[in-house]
Amino acid sequence: MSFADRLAEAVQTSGSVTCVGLDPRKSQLPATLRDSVSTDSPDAWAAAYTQFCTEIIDVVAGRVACVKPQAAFFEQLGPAGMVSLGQVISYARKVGLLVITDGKRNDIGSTATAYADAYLGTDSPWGSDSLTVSPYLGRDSLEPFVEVCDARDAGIFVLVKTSNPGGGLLQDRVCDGKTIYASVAELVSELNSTRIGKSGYGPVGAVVGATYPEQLAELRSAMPGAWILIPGFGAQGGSADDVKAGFDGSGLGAVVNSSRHIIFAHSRPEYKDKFGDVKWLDAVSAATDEMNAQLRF
Ligand SMILES: O=C(O)c1cc(=O)[nH]c(=O)n1[C@@H]1O[C@H](COP(=O)(O)O)[C@@H](O)[C@H]1O
Repeated sequence: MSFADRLAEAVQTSGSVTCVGLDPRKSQLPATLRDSVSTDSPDAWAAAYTQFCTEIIDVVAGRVACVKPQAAFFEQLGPAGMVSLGQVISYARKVGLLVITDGKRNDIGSTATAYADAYLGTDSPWGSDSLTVSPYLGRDSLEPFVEVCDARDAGIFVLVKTSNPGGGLLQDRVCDGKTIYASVAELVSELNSTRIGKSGYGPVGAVVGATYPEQLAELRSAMPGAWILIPGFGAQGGSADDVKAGFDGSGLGAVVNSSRHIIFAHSRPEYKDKFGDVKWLDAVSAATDEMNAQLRF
């Protein structure tokens, strides 16, 4: 089954459009886990990251649409972190969760092929279901990813309008009468046009930040066949109202990512007293329920 159709199925069976971002940070791990790291070595932290992420996965499996491990936090630990990333991806897939690996990769076409082979599909050593990619190198840099998506029923999410305040410097620039992000959206639509599956969506998705609700509405109509990954919910200020426009009439077409507000929920003021560090997984569970409830339109 195509990635787009599997994502639609995951949303329907879990009854959730939540994507849990797995962004482990040493200083924010619950004290119970941080204290168990006996030596300050990459291997020891990598083991803690694996435990942290797999325990979160156990809590959210079946209750959310997908998870998104952010490669950067694993890369910080060097090779040991990359082993941990691999373990987290395969554990999530083993328990039936779709995985979006957040690597924001890309390069010239021949190297893009290597990235696509590396990260996507069941035969790759990483075995991710989908990957975030940058459009900056142009159409010929995206095509190798799309070919691998075709061959392996994988997906990609192209950065279209990012959630950060400075993204507009290039993305909002007007060129040939339209913004750069609108031009990227056109490319996404074009690459999807011959690949739309049963769910009404294709393998080429888009990243659009919750922090730009007006542009989200514009981009939803500009890319009717593209799944939209919406980061920026929660910790970056995006709300349920802000992401509403990302969905189609049947509640499909978008998944909303939250990382810090879910995985480090034990340190949010509203959960701190109730759960604290000891019951950090109960805090993850409560924050997941809260987000799911907010996004039930
Ligand atoms: O591609 C992404 O996921 C992404 C794109 C974007 O425009 N903004 C953005 O925040 N992200 C990622 O989404 C996650 C947001 O984390 P929180 O702000 O903690 O929810 C991080 O892993 C970011 O790297």
